[in-house]
Amino acid sequence: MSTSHSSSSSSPHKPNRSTPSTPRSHLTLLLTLSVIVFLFSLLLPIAGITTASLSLSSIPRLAHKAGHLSLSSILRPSRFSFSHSATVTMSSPKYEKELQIAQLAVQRASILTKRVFHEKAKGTVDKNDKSPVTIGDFGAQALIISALQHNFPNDAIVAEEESAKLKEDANLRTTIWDLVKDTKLEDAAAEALLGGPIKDVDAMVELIDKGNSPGGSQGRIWAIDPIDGTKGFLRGGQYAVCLALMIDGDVKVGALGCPNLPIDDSARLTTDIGANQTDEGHGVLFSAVQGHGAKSRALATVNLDAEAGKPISMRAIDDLTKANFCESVEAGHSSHGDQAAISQKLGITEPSVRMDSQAKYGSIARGAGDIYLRLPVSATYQEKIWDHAAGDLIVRESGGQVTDIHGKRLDFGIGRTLANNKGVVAAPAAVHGKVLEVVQEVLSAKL
Ligand SMILES: Nc1ncnc2c1ncn2[C@@H]1O[C@H](COP(=O)(O)OS(=O)(=O)O)[C@@H](OP(=O)(O)O)[C@H]1O
Ligand SMILES: [Mg+2]
Repeated sequence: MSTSHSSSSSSPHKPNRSTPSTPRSHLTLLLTLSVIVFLFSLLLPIAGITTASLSLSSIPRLAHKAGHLSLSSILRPSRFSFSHSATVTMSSPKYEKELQIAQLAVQRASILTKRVFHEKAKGTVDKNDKSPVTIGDFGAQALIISALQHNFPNDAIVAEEESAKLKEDANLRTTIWDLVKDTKLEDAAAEALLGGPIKDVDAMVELIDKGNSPGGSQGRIWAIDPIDGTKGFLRGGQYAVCLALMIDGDVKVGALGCPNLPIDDSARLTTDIGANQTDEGHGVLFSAVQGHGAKSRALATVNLDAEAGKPISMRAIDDLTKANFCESVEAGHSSHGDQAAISQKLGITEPSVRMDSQAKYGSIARGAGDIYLRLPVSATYQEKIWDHAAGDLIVRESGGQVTDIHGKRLDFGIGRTLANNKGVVAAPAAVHGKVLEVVQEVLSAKL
């Protein structure tokens, strides 16, 4: 567990000045991989895979299936460490339509969640009343699935909610329908792109159940978390509307709506970010396409201005003691104790920033924070793909690396959960190896 990890990753969007020139052993590995790529390109037509869908991230899966390479050895960043986006060919598809629809769908669903907060959650007398979350979850999921079904009717969908509860509760159904039926983007053309309003309440319930795909490693699958960070949502803190497209188990497009994050990319995270942040100047939409970088823009209620997205990148850190790290608010979701021990061993002096949801991924991707640690508290809990897919791509496309505590890339191709992974370690590629080394030291000392 205590292997030393030197990292040499870089992003095409932001040259990594803090990393020394690539060691010879890495060059040898890269050459070996080029040969593997070539060999696979010969096999692809046989396997029915198009060249456009080939990326380095698919190599481990293909190689694993072919039984030629050990998945863990090829994924271990200590030996094979580079940014995902840096390795994707220039011709990797841009998924323009998918990106546009994903962003508009997330924007529309975010409008609904904000309405729910202001109309149903704010000032809730009983803090244990979870009904605003339920209303927002179902409503946002229905709106996103409606947009996906209109544009990509053959795609599968993995979404967090299923409609059983709605079917037996007429009042809840009506409350949600009242919100859903008149939540629209203000721009008629954008609204038309999403297919306009849902026909009626029955169609809404039916749409919610379209998110029941078992997931897997084949074909086009969208992952939706309509409100990630439910506790953050209720307190007016951080939550995210999350959508990602996976093709053959590999995340290609990600969009994250974070209604309560500051719009300003240069604002460093502060420890009050998890508390009420619902005032003006908040609301960000992060997006990424594999091989084409990550962007942020203000979360709007209209259409997308093609030029408006600003490329984002992680902060270059040459001194880990000056880094800051973020973690879940909920101690039940990640081990605050282990994370504090790791932070201390790394010499980090700033206090941890606690915030809910995938807003953590977005925040480190744009350099507002640096490191996201999610160390397991339970031996049996399996992370859900919708809690990580969009954020994983956005961080990797910003010059970061995302692995589990064993140094394995998150595997989105085995179903609705990340059953092959434990925990999350996300950091700028240049320091990820060092962070992982300390994570493993701290965890192995507990055994
Ligand atoms: N035991 C356990 N371990 C790890 N993760 C868990 C666990 N239980 C739940 N969850 C999932 O955590 C999602 C929220 O993510 P965060 O922890 O980042 O935010 S939060 O601070 O808890 O709000 C949360 O997503 P939402 O339910 O959408 O809020 C859950 O899917
Ligand atoms: Mg979630």
